[in-house]
Amino acid sequence: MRDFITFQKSIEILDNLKIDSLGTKKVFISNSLGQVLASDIVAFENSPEFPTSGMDGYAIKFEDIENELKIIDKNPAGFIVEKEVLNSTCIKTFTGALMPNGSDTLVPIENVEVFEDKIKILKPVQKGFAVRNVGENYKKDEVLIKKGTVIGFSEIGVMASLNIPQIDIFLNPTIAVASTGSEILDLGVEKTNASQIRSSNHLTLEALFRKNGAEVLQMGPVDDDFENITNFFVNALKKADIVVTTGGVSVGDYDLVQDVIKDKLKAKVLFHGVLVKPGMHILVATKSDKIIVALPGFAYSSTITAILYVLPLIFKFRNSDEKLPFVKARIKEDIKNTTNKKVFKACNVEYKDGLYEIDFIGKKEGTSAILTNMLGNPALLVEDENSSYKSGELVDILLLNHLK
Ligand SMILES: Nc1nc2c(c(=O)[nH]1)N[C@H]1C(S)=C(S)[C@@H](COP(=O)(O)OP(=O)(O)OC[C@H]3O[C@@H](n4cnc5c(N)ncnc54)[C@H](O)[C@@H]3O)O[C@H]1N2
Ligand code: MOO
Repeated sequence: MRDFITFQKSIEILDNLKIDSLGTKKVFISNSLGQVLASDIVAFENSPEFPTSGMDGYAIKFEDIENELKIIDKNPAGFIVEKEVLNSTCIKTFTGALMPNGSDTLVPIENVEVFEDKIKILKPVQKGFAVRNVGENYKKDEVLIKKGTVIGFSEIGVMASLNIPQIDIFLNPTIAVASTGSEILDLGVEKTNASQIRSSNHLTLEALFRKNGAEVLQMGPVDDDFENITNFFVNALKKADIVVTTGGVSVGDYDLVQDVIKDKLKAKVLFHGVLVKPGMHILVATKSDKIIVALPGFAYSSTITAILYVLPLIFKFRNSDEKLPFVKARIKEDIKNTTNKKVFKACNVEYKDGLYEIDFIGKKEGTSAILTNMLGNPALLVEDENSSYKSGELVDILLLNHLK
C-alpha cells in the first residue's frame, strides 16, 4: 500500500523545492507582455518634471483672480514660452504646456469672458487649480514596478513614459506535456473499437500551461508500453524543465508511467499519493534538476492537479509574484465532506454586491472524468478534510477564469 500524504504536506514539499533560475533575456517592451520583469523599474526623474497645465485656459497669479487681466502671449504644448506672468497679465496656456514663469493657477477657458486682449474671470477657481505639480505622476527614485511583476499594458505604458525601450525578463520554464493510455486517441485518428476515447488531457494542459507563462513542448498521446514511455521521458527530460504526463499512476496492471519513473529512470520520488480529491494518485519526482509531475488520467483530475501543482512550479521557475487566486466566497447551499481528503469541487461563481457567491447549479455529480463542469464561469470550492459548510457561510474558493 502506498503512503498517502496530506494535501498541505504535498504543497509544502513543492514550496520547499529549490529551483535554480533559468536566467534572463533582454526584450523590447512591446514584446514583454505576460513576461516577468527581472529588475525593478525605478523613476530616474519626476513626472511631470515641471509644473504643467492640466486644462486649456489662462495661466495667472492667483492674487489677480478678481482683476481684469491682459493676455500677453499664447503657450501651446511642446513649446517654451519666454514671457513671464506679471501682475494684471495672463498667458493663454493649453493642456500639457508648462506653466509659464510667474503663474501659479490655471483658469479654464469656460470660466472667463474674453474682450479684446483681456479676460474677466466669471467663475473663480482655487489657488493652484489645474496645475499638475512636479512629481504628480511619480517622483524621482520611486520604485514603480517591482522585479517579479508580470508585465501588462499598464507596466508597458509606464516604461514607455520613462523612455525605457528594452528590459530584462526572466526566462520561462519549458514543460513537456504528454498523455498516456492504451485507450486514448489523438484528434482525427480513427476509432477501431468502442472502448477508445479521444485524448483531451494533453491539449487542456498545453493551453493551461501556455496561458500561465510556460513554453510548452507538446508530445501528444504516447503509446502505452514500457519502452515508448521510457523513450518519451528520456527525450522530454533532455529538452524540458518540467515533464508532465497524464494517466498510468494508479493501481492498475497497466499503470506503466509510475513504473518507468521509479524503476527505469530511478527518479527521486517526492511523493506518490495525496489525500486530495480529485487527483489522489499524483506522483511528483525529480531527476537531477528536472521535475516530473505524473497526473492521473481522468480529465477533471489531471486539470485540477495541474492547476494546483504545476502552475505554482511555473511561477517559481519564472521568479514571478503570481499566486493561485484563492478568495473568500459566500456558499449558497449546505455541503459536507465526510472524507479525510481535501476536496476541490467545481462550482459556479458570481461577483455580486462586493462579494463572490457560489452555487452548484448544473454541475454534474459522478467521476473525475467530467471536464464539462469547468465550462462557464467556474471556480473550485476548497473543502477541508471532514468538514461541513452551511448555506450563507464564507468559504475558500479558487477562481478559475483568472487562469483560463
Ligand atoms: N482499484 C482502483 N482503481 C482506481 C483507483 C483506485 O484507487 N483503486 N483510483 C481511481 C482514480 S481516483 C483515478 S483518478 C484513476 C487514475 O488512474 P490513472 O492515472 O492510472 O489513469 P488511467 O487509468 O490511465 O485513466 C483514468 C481515466 O481517464 C481517462 N483518460 C486517460 N487519459 C486520458 C486523456 N488523455 N484524455 C481524456 N481522458 C483520459 C481514461 O480513459 C480513464 O477513464 O484511477 C481510478 N481507478
Ligand atoms: O484521484 Mo481520482 O482523480 O480522485 O478521480
